[in-house]
Amino acid sequence: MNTKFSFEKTAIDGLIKITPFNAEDVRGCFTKDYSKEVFEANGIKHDLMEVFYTTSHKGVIRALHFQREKQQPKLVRCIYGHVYDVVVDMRKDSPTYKKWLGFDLIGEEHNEILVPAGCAHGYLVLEDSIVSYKCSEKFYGEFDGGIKWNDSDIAVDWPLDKIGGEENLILADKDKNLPTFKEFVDEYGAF
Ligand SMILES: Cc1cn([C@H]2C[C@H](O)[C@@H](COP(=O)(O)OP(=O)(O)O[C@H]3O[C@@H](C)C(=O)[C@@H](O)[C@H]3O)O2)c(=O)[nH]c1=O
Repeated sequence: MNTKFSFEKTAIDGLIKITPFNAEDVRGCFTKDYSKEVFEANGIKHDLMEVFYTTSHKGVIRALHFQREKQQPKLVRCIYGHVYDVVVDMRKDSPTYKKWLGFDLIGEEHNEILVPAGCAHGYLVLEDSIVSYKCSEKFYGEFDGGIKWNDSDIAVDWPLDKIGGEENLILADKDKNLPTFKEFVDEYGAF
C-alpha cells in the first residue's frame, strides 16, 4: 500500500504533525520522511542544514532543549522504538506562549513532527529508541540551551508510569542542571 505525505496543523503555530510517504510490500517498508518539493507544495519551507540521530535507552529523558539564538526548526521522527515527544512554545508573542503539546512518535508508525523555531523540545523514551533530526539551521554549541524537563510553570505531564516511575528515569548531568523556565526568561528573555 502506498500512502502520500499528509500534514496536520496543531494548536501551536508552525508545529506540524506529518505522516511521511510509506510503501509497504512483502519485503517490508519504504519510507520517505522529507521531500523539499512536497513540503513546499504544502506551504512548508524547510531547507536541510544538518541531520543527526540519537540512540537512547528506555527511561531516558532528553529535554527541554533549544538554541538560545539561531533556533533550529527540526523535523523529528522516532525511526525505531517509541518516544513521548514534547514541544513547548517559548515565543512571547505567540497566542500559545508557554503551552506544551505531547505526541507519541512510534517507529512502526513512521510519524514525525516539525518543531518550529522558538520552541523547546524534548522526549521521554518509552522503548529503546533511535530518533532522527533534520534541521534547517546548524548547531551552535555556544547557544545550546534549555529548561528543566519538570519545570513547574510549564508542567509537562510526562507519562512516567510507562517507564515504571520516576525512579527509573535516566538523565544526563547537563539536563539535571538546566535552569527553570523563569530563571531562563529572567536571564535571557523569551523568544
Ligand atoms: C545537538 C548536537 C550536539 N552535538 C554534540 C554536543 C555534545 O558533545 C554531544 C551530545 O549533545 P547533547 O547532549 O546536546 O545531545 P541531546 O541532549 O540529545 O540534544 C538534543 O536533544 C533534543 C531533545 C533536541 O531537540 C536536539 O536539538 C538536541 O538539543 O553532541 C553536536 O556536535 N551537534 C549537535 O547538533
